[in-house]
Amino acid sequence: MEDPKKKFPLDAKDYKLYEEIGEGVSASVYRALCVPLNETVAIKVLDLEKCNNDLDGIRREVQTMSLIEHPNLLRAYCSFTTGQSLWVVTPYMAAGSCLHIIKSSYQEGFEEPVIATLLREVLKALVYLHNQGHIHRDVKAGNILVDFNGSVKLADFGVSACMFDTGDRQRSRNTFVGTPCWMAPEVMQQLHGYDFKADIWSFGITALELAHGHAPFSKYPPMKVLLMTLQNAPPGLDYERDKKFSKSFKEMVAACLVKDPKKRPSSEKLLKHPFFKNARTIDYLENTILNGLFPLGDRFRMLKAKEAELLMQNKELFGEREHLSQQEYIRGISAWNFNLEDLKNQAALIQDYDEISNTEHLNENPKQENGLNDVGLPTERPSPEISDHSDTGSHHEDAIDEIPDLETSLAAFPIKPLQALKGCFDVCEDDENLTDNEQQSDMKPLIKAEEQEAESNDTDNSGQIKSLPRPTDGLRRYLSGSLLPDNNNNNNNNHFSRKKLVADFDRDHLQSRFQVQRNHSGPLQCRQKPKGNNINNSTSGEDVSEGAVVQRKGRFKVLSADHNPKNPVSSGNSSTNSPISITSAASVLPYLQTILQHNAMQREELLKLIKFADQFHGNAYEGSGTNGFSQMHVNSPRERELQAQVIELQQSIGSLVEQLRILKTRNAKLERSISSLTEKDSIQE
Ligand SMILES: Nc1ncnc2c1ncn2[C@@H]1O[C@H](COP(=O)(O)OP(=O)(O)OP(=O)(O)O)[C@@H](O)[C@H]1O
Repeated sequence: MEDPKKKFPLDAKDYKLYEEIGEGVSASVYRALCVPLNETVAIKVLDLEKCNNDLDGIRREVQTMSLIEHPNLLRAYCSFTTGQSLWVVTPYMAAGSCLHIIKSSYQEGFEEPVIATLLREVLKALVYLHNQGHIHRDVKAGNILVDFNGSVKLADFGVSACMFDTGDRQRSRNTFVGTPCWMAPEVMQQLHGYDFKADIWSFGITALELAHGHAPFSKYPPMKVLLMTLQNAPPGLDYERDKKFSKSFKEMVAACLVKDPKKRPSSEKLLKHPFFKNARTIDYLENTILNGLFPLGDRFRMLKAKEAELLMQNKELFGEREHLSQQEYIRGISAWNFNLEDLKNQAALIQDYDEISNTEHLNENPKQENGLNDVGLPTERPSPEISDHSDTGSHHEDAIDEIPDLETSLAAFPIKPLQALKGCFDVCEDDENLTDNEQQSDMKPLIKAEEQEAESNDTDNSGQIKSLPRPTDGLRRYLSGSLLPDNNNNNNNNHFSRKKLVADFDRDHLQSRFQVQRNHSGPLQCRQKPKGNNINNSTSGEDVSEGAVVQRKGRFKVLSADHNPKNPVSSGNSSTNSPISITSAASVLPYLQTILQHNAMQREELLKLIKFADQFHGNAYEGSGTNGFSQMHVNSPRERELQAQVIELQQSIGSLVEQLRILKTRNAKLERSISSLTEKDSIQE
């Protein structure tokens, strides 16, 4: 039992640092000895240089950590600065995080009683946090720490938020934080903000992570994770694949993973779920999963070495470019640091437009035609019922055919998350002389590489790529999560980050003026000052996209959704607001343009077809007289068939033209607001 009266010294000299035991996005963690107290502790060392502008966020994390008093929450004994680092002294949790335990010894996941025991402890922490008005916002196996005696603590308050905060802090609840695989749909959507229930979703995902050894969608790149979370049925335990798990476990997971947050239970209610009756005392953990584990430092070193080795192999085998793409997978998505190369890989994994136009759309259910369900969330396929898990949920959670197509996604996807991601796209103007073709050709080999990879991973072809050692399945999952130092500072990535992204050229053009330096900070809310920026207001430099950037989580910028794009002068300094709206509107344009172009092309194709059909029948076809088709005299069944087809085509032209009209109107509106905002902006300048 920790003694709260114990005074931990505030001088680095009083601590002896031993081996590194963990690495997060923003910090390295070491085992250490507090010499005067002769107590082993863990010290999280944050480089303040890297987080130079987010002392607030750091202060908040440390404050939260020192104020909490619960056996299942990792508290901070003390914190102090030394040199350019901040040291946060916490209890040493000898077994490390559940993620580390999984990676080193339980790649296929834990047994149910272990999961129940771990989750019950985490849930007790959540009940406490929620009662105190906090949302944790980053519940995942990597943040569940276990001690040698089996005691469990939830860690990492870097992105926690307080429900009772006001002003800026309160606004941050309408932001985009967390780690995408574990992130609740309402957090991704940023439509109506979110509350404690976001933690319940992450808790459900964590349950799956503990059960399978990896979180659902963990092998996909960020953009795809977002699309899949929003569009697919919620993941769950599968009737077939997860036979070994009890009905109550499946029900508990299903209760957490409901897209409508209102329908999720509170943490208090969830704790009463029959599943937790399977939980044992913490000694059980000691006697099962902790038995025979290597010391934490050794495990950490081994995993790091393994990851480095795998990266080296891939570098040799696939060359630098492919290596970077592999690295994205290996690094997993818990340590995202955005660079353009990653983005290209993500883009390559999303079906291209032509493919999409040829595919059947997902919305077969007429009630879901608009892609939104009754709570404004994108439609989901039938939720995995416990009795019928065979064809939904986790069984297909990783299947490539579950990937929603971009067109449907864009229709169903509120634009904000896309913009939030787009807001992170670190593209500068240095290479603006590159032609579109050059840029596209730059992207193609990557698309190819990814296609090959997808093939090799998802089929049984025994081609060359398949036979090479790759971080597929178990290995890839096994290695998800960052154990390696981030590579974003290397020249190679900087080179890539200077290239413009083809699809974003419009937005980039407008955004470039407000471009900020890339920030590698993570959950500790590191912000950076805009350098060489035209904007005088020190906080406005970050406000380059949909909302004010209030935080960066790895590769994500956190954007305040309270910023109303429809009302660019709604609050505060208007010089802050206008650039946001300009960029936000501009970021929609490329999509609209693509859709418009596509519609125009389709229309042309259809007209050609009609003409062809008409000539085939020897009928004179006069431009506007397409209706004549339905009145034509029809002789043979073949003619009737053709006529039916033509009528169908006419109807689709009609609806395409209508869509085109709507899009044009929207486009015109957007253009108007852009130009008025541009004017406003230039007046202000
Ligand atoms: N007190 C501790 N005892 C043992 N291991 C720890 C402790 N604190 C952290 N670790 C290890 O260090 C890793 C990184 O720590 P932490 O999550 O606090 O850093 P972070 O930068 O906030 O990471 P992220 O944002 O990726 O979760 C943890 O996943 C865990 O494995």
